[in-house]
Amino acid sequence: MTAPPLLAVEGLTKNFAGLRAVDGVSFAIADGTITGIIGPNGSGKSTTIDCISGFQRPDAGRVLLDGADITGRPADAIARAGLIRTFQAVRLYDQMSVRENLLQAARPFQQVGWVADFLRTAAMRRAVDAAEARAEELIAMIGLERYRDAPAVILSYGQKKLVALAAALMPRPRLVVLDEPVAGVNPTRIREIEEVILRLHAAGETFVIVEHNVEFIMRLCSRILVFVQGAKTMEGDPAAVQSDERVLEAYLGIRA
Ligand SMILES: Nc1ncnc2c1ncn2[C@@H]1O[C@H](COP(=O)(O)OP(=O)(O)OP(=O)(O)O)[C@@H](O)[C@H]1O
Repeated sequence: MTAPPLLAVEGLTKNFAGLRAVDGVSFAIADGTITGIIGPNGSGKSTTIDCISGFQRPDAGRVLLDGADITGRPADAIARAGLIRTFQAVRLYDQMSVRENLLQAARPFQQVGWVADFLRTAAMRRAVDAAEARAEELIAMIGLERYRDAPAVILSYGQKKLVALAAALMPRPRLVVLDEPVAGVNPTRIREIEEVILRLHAAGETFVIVEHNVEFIMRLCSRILVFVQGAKTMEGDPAAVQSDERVLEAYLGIRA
């Protein structure tokens, strides 16, 4: 028997007051891959990842994580099941240090309960020690050792994006969904974010990346899904996507 894909999306559909934002979208994500989702504004990319990560309830279709049905479950339950997503707008605590932001991100996943927390039991200390070690490891991976104890407010936008990425990885998720990780980031920093994602990928992480920066997606992803008007118009490797007439016409507005 072959193992199920890490993520399977089947016939996902979402309507908003008569508008079909996502129209029967299906795809599978294999463990250890980096998959890109591109498409013009309003093509349903965000709504799709909202439905997958529990921030919207789909009207139809199924989402399976490692074979388990997570369709319509709340976002925190899906995160605990191993699927974590980041947001276009960076969500950090400005006055907390980089390290504290990472530790804060791990807290909802430290399943030792409030009694253990209150009594400072051995289980709690182990969970805290593990989070501290993970935070140090991730700070090194994103190359922000110098800013470890600096408040997040002083970081550049690109550095904040890196911290948000590290925060998503604190609980060691099975799958990380990145929503526009390089939007508004300067080109040098884009390369840095790219290298960090590749480093994390080499360490075994699986990524789905929604992004308007097509070059970034082409460089990073082995597989790309192209959305047009709520539907997945095509799926393929970067070479296939780049040369597909439908993509050039519908997405880039170019007639081949
Ligand atoms: N909460 C909502 N209420 C009503 N309509 C919505 C809502 N969210 C999204 N839509 C509509 O659903 C469609 C798909 O939007 P979505 O944000 O998923 O597209 P997108 O591909 O992520 O776009 P962008 O690249 O601009 O972020 C759009 O027509 C949008 O206006």
